[in-house]
Amino acid sequence: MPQSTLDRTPLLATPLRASMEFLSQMWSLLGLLTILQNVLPTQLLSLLHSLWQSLQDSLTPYSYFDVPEFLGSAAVEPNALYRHVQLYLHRSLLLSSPPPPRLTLSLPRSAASAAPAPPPSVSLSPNHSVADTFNGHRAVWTHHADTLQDSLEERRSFSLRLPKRHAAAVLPAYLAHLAAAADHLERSSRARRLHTNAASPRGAAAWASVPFCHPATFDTLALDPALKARLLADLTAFAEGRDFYRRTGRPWKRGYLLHGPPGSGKSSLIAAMANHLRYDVFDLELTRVATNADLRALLIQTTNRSLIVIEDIDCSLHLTGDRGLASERLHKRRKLHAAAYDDDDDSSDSDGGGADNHRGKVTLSGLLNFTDGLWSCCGEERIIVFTTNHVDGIDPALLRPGRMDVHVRLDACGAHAMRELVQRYVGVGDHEMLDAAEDSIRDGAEMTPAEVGEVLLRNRDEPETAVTELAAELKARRNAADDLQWEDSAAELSDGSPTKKGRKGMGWEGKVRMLGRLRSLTKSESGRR
Ligand SMILES: Nc1ncnc2c1ncn2[C@@H]1O[C@H](COP(=O)(O)OP(=O)(O)OP(=O)(O)O)[C@@H](O)[C@H]1O
Repeated sequence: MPQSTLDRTPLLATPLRASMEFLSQMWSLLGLLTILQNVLPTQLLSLLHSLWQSLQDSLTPYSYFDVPEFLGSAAVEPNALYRHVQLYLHRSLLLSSPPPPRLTLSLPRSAASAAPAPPPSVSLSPNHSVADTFNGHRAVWTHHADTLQDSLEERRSFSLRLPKRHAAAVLPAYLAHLAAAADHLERSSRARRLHTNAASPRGAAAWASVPFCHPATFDTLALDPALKARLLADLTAFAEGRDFYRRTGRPWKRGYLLHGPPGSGKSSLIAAMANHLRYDVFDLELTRVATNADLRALLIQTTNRSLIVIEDIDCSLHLTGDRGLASERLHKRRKLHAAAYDDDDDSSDSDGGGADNHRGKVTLSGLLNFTDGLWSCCGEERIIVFTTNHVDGIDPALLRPGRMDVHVRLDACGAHAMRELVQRYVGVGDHEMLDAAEDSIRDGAEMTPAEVGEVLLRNRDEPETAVTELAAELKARRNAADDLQWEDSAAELSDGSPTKKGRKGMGWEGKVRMLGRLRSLTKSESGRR
């Protein structure tokens, strides 16, 4: 037993003694450094420091890249790359398993009060590192936070460590990969807003906004599958088209014209487009904009990645059009409704007459200047959407090729869209009444998606009734359409005037009925002669 005691003493004493010796040597070195610091001139010290740094740099097998949060000597300009790294690390930190030992979780108060509150964001804690692998190379990110001397201010930065031998080859591709991932994350996580121009004719033109949370998506939208696929492909190509637009020297924007009867889904499609692209929506009420200057002020306040929507473009009263048909139309309308225009009304004063008198009002050229003139290049990634119920009422200047890139006609519900709505609203996929409803649509019955939705909504607890009622309504409309066509055809036959509607779309039952009625009409005509 004593042997073991004796044996144990040197075992314990040796490392202790070694540590003590090491500490005392370090202490002496520190003392020497302090003395040198006081004795040596500052210039010599900084020279020694940089020599030491260079020696370290030449010996280390790594290259280091600093990414400060702010740029410039005053450090006031935000560094976009810092934001990219933050977002990129956020994503990779969430995916990494096991996660780094220390992370910072945060949820701003404004976000916490939203319903539902978003999940807290995760970031790398200051002075901690996380490793990433790219194309087989190991990259290590460290988050630095240094408090400035004599100040509470904190300077934050990331540093990236890459193997020195591969750094030059890896860095550009790695930064591009990082920017793309950050961009994707930003798109999918950012809270979006719906803006509208405030009604202040005399005040400065400004937008007011609320959170945008419209539930319509391309999944909930009942559309012809070919149209849906075309729209999705076009929107995706647009959103991913930064390089294309740069290469071709075109402003990164696109114009959509949506036209169709009320309830055909124009507003729903706009919401679905905004949700698909994760864009903000700027709903521009033109009748509230006093002048072209105000219009320009509003439009330059719109942000990138946004949909700028002007609904019912044909009804925007002051969009008087200083070219083409629009001014003519307004002039005619004014003549027709002369009594309705008060002479003292300043809209009447400044608009009446012709192109030169539109100064001080919003004109078509004022709008076009932003959609495809010089101002079109301010900002990036914007889609301008015009809607109308009457495409014929739109100034041809707006329809010229290259102006509105995509024209979308939304119409009465097709058979496919009707079935989709029925499935979604009442969960019925197969039913003889649905076949009958489909026949009626093929034979010319017209109901907008809003009308179909209305029938289904009021019977949503009774699917059988919903489908029967829908089929009956469509049949009634088909018969009404047949009657209308019969009247047209009869009129054509009796006075020879061509009718608007042809026989296209008339059901076989209708055709039989119409033939019978035409025969009796011809008989009575010949009897009279
Ligand atoms: N394609 C569709 N798929 C699903 N629901 C639709 C569709 N189109 C319209 N709806 C429904 O009809 C309602 C009205 O449609 P929406 O407001 O989009 O029509 P609109 O063409 O913009 O009408 P308006 O010209 O009167 O503004 C929507 O709330 C939506 O529920």
